[in-house]
Amino acid sequence: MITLKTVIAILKQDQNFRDIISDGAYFSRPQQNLTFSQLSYDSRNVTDSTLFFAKGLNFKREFLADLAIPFYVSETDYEVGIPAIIVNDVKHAMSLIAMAFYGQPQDALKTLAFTGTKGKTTAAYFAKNILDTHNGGKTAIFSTMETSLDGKTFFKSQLTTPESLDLFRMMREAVSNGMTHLVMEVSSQAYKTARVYGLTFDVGVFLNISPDHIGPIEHPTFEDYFYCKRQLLANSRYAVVNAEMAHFDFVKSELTGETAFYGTGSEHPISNSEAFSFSALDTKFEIQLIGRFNQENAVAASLAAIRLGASSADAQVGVAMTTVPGRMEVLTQANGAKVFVDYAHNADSLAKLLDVVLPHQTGRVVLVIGTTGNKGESRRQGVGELLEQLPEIEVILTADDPNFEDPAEIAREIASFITRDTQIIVDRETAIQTAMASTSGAADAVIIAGKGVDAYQIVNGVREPYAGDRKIAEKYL
Ligand SMILES: CC(=O)N[C@H]1[C@@H](OP(=O)(O)OP(=O)(O)OC[C@H]2O[C@@H](n3ccc(=O)[nH]c3=O)[C@H](O)[C@@H]2O)O[C@H](CO)[C@@H](O)[C@@H]1O[C@H](C)C(=O)N[C@@H](C)C(=O)N[C@H](CCC(=O)O)C(=O)O
Ligand SMILES: Nc1ncnc2c1ncn2[C@@H]1O[C@H](COP(=O)(O)OP(=O)(O)OP(=O)(O)O)[C@@H](O)[C@H]1O
Repeated sequence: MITLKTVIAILKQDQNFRDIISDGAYFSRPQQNLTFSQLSYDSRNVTDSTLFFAKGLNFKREFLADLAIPFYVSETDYEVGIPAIIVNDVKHAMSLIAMAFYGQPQDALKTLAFTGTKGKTTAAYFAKNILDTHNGGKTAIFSTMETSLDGKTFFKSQLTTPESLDLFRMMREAVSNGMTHLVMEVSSQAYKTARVYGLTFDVGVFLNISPDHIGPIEHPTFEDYFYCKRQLLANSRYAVVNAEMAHFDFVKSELTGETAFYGTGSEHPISNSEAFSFSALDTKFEIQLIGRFNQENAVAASLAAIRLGASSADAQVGVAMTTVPGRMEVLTQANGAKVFVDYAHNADSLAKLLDVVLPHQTGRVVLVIGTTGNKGESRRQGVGELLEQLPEIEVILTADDPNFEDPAEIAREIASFITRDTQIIVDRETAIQTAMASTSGAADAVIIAGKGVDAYQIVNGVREPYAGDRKIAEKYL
């Protein structure tokens, strides 16, 4: 519940309020006493006591017409006969009003947020397991892959970082379920679209940065992407930062609060790095996820969780137990060849994945990969240029969420950066089957990069069912 009076007070305090318009008349303060019992940004989900937010690129006036709602908040006066609260920034309004409506749920949780181009989901899973070890399973998680509000049952997420109304509603539900900690991923897009506006995290972790998510619906430039990501550090009480990341000196120069650094050259380096173990934080860790970058993710998660009350021993247990569906999973074919299923879908993560696989697999190595349509367009060049430098890899280009674009055209664009022959097999299952049929022994490998266990392909704006790379690989072992 929230009253109209409180809504207006919140907006005024944030210098976001412009005016109230009712029946063509302008007001600077509420004319009646009204209580809202629901907040919504979707006209298909309203009641007669909903405070509605008209927002978004695809919002249309017709969504409002004929709605039986008492008020809407908007940057535009749609002149539909419904009283309007006009603001300068509707997403700022949404976030602060949601926070108040749900009773500031963040104050009842220890909050930990990860950002970075790569590793957010993996680090979030490490952190959840460490914190669960510490608090007996009372850690909620909001990740790209799945969400849990009770620490043990999971449902698929729609976005990496939920829209603010959903975020604070889910936080409240997590608190009601007895959760004491929340681990979440915060995307650059979340800052760009003010999904976490006004929220201060107890710990914010910056894992790494490389060019990605640049395109018409994401960020216009790398500068914008990088700036949005850095907002997490500006909005956290305690920061954890990778000293090995690109632009580290600059990121460091901006920090004003308490910070822990990790990685080479910092107070928390990683040493004795082996495939399944490493040392850091005066602790010897066992780890199931191979690749040094996963050891970085584990150290970042440990430092953050320790700040929130966990012990080094909790970190040791949590790291050792962590696997992440679709990330660095290794299967073995009947002929002994290895099949690596990983979520790498840009040049940086693909380079890291190949760095881990190539030294061990000295035979035929076949890579199945595609890049997304209408999103992250720069990945095509990045992936193509990387593969041009690795002539020992056979490349099969396939579909990966082509959306409204033609997947064969995307594949041809990637191939245009590679001078040797590549195969294009648009149907992802056929591509995987073909790659797996071409191996003959234990030195060979198939690397399936991009979708992990995602059980959909985005085609023409719709999530079409897809079994997931791991399930398909299991079928052809
Ligand atoms: C650019 C962007 O962030 N867009 C997101 C944003 O869209 P939007 O606010 O512009 O809203 P919209 O989808 O255009 O629709 C307009 C509004 O009309 C409303 N509506 C619609 C129909 C109707 O009948 N009545 C009605 O009221 C909708 O509820 C909506 O509020 O808010 C929507 C939810 O309210 C999101 O679904 C949408 O994500 C799009 C689909 C998306 O792909 N986002 C990506 C880029 C994204 O955010 N990714 C990051 C992860 C990046 C990473 O991997 O690091 C993320 O955090 O997930
Ligand atoms: N620290 C890291 N540095 C570089 N690459 C990484 C790192 N951690 C994971 N990766 C690679 O990136 C892939 C995606 O990892 P993960 O899902 O944890 O990242 P994410 O930041 O959540 O990704 P996305 O934004 O694409 O959802 C992994 O499968 C792996 O190949």
